Amino acid sequence: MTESNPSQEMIDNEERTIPVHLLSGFLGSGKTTLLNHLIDYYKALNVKTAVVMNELGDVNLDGQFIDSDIPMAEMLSGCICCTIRGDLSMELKELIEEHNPDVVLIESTGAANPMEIMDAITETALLIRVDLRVIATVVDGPELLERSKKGGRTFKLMQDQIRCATDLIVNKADKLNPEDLINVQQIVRELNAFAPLTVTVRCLTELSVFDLDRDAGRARLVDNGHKHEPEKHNEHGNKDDNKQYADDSHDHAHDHAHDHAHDHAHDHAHDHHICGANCNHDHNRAHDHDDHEHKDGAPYVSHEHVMTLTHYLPAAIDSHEFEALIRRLPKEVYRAKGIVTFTDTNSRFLFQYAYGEVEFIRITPQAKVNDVAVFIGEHFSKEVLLQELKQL
Ligand SMILES: Nc1nc2c(ncn2[C@@H]2O[C@H](COP(=O)(O)OP(=O)(O)OP(=O)(O)O)[C@@H](O)[C@H]2O)c(=O)[nH]1
Repeated sequence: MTESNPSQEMIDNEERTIPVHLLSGFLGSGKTTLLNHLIDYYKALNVKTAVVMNELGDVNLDGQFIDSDIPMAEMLSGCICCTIRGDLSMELKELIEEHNPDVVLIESTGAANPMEIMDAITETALLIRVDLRVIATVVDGPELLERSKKGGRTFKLMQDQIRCATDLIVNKADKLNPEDLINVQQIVRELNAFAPLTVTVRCLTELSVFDLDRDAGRARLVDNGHKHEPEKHNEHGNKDDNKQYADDSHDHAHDHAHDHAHDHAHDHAHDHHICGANCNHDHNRAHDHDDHEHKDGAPYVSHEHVMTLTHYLPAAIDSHEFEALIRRLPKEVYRAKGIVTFTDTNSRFLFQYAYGEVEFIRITPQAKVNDVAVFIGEHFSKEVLLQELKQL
């Protein structure tokens, strides 16, 4: 980041602790959009950034559009909060040792329970000096509102993600009328009264909360025991909010760490545990075995109901037929993305689908990329969808 003589740099590298920021939020909420803003932000500040991207599917489409200068670890075909959680520590360690970044950004899958990832990052701290700083949860405003009316497991997961945040971004404000926007903020505030909250369109916001010279261990310092009155908070998250955190957390951090160690079902490195706002209560619930299942040997899995279909398209397809297929996707498919080549145009397209809205972006890949479509949802028929895709 700053110029120094080589021997000083060696000492610094040996001793320094690498800040890690976790980007959480439900499928399609805008995590990659935020990640891209952050990469640009750090680039402008001359901060060397490394990225860990996690996808449930077999391909990392979002990663293909990240500057090739950015060191990146891709963790595919599973979720770092459960099935491939054990790999996160090693991936992080290798990434840091190989590239010596100033900061690491982890984008989790939208189905991930951030508390489990926090534990995994904490385990990494046993291997290498990392410090979880910001847990930014991107909230899909319209989707949260919809899910809050229905309840269910997906809503519970969204609640977990909001509760654990040190910073909240209520995104897709362009799709909410003023009344609904207030309702969404109320839901979020009831779940997490602590974290600074910013309302955004395409995650465009001031990013100083991610500055590296801010207080270390911020995520750890957030108090969980007391709720502040929502009206005391600036909805746009200014520095006063952050000061409030540090002051409050000081009094209660110990209590929380103690409670947590007792409540947690797994035997992780609790001395190092890092938690965000309100995690204390939620941990008890999150580990409630009546609600959730454990896989053999794997830690708690909060999203077994989430399923993916990855289909490589063998040839170019008709754009109208494809768009029609996307538009009639069952509501159980809430996220789809991929790269397609159309017979009726000369270009390739990245497509993004989230909750009924589809977007096509013309692309010119620099490297060889396959035509592929990934679908994520709950209990949809993979066979039916596959059949439709093959008929294109
Ligand atoms: N209308 C609208 N669309 C948005 C906004 N932010 C992001 N999107 C779109 O929503 C889709 C998903 O955005 P991503 O940033 O890829 O979301 P994500 O959370 O990384 O998605 P996953 O990796 O699948 O979990 C894309 O088509 C974005 O262009 C917003 O504020 N408003």
